[in-house]
Amino acid sequence: MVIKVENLVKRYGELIALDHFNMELREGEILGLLGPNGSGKTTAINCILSLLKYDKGEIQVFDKKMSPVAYDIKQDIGIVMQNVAVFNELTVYENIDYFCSLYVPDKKKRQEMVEEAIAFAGLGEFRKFYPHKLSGGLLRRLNIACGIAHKPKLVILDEPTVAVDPQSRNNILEGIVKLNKQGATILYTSHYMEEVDQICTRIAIMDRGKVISSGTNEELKSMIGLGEKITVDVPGISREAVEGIRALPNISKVELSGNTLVVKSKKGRNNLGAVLHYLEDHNIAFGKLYSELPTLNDVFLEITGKELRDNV
Ligand SMILES: Nc1ncnc2c1ncn2[C@@H]1O[C@H](COP(=O)(O)OP(=O)(O)OP(=O)(O)O)[C@@H](O)[C@H]1O
Repeated sequence: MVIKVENLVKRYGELIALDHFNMELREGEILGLLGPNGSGKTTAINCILSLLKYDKGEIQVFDKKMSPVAYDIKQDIGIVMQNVAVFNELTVYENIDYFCSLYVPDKKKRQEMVEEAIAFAGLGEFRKFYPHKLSGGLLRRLNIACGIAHKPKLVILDEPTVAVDPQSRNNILEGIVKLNKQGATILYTSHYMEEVDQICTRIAIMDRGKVISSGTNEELKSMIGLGEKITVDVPGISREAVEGIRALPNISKVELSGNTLVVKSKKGRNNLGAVLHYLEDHNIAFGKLYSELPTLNDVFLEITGKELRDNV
């Protein structure tokens, strides 16, 4: 076990930011902590790192009790916080070298590590740039390079892709997977379900200060009853026809909004075929028709009754 958190409670005055938060991160995983803004992700990370005092709970990292002075544990952790924290007076190379020097005193060894981090973050052509000359996405990449240059066993990234351009976002996501393949265990927080879906080996969904469900992508999606969501453009469809589709076997919900009909089906085969046949058999003209499998948003919606997207 790399991180084990049990019954963590953190209050800010009257506000309960973490309400018996439990989490386990196993060696070799990329664990995605997915939750809307304000659900407590950053607070959880700050508590895990002993940067924040908490009211109750147990936190172990690498099977040892975490504390503000547990430098042996901290040595093996790389942190990439939400806010970019680099020195404006230092170049890209100097910044990475500085952060790496906190862990690796040997200059020659460090030189290699800094070069690797620069290559990893795709910052080669910017090595002599000062931070204020970098775009937002490149700054984030520098922030990550500073956090991982010393090759920590555990890398914690708090929403590293917020407000970055698509190219940097891809670079960051691919980089995280690469780090993991090289042996690092990753804790990754995000409110972007697509990212978590894409890169995480396991996902813990958070809401209001606690983990409400966790598992692999497939486990979470198979926990809910939704089989697929079929969307079809049906200009001028009659009320009878909508009712007819609603009465088809295996259909759980039908909603007509303007010309668009959304049909939610339970798990089962050929739901799309059944809807299609109904439209054809009843001579109902239709346009675009497509089917989607459940997303993590559907999981969140089923458990909490609200959209993950609404909170973003
Ligand atoms: N220093 C603080 N003082 C008072 N309340 C705080 C403080 N920091 C966070 N909070 C509150 O605690 C709750 C959890 O915040 P936190 O930042 O941990 O959530 P989050 O999931 O990381 O969201 P975000 O992605 O917006 O940072 C929120 O309601 C937030 O307003």
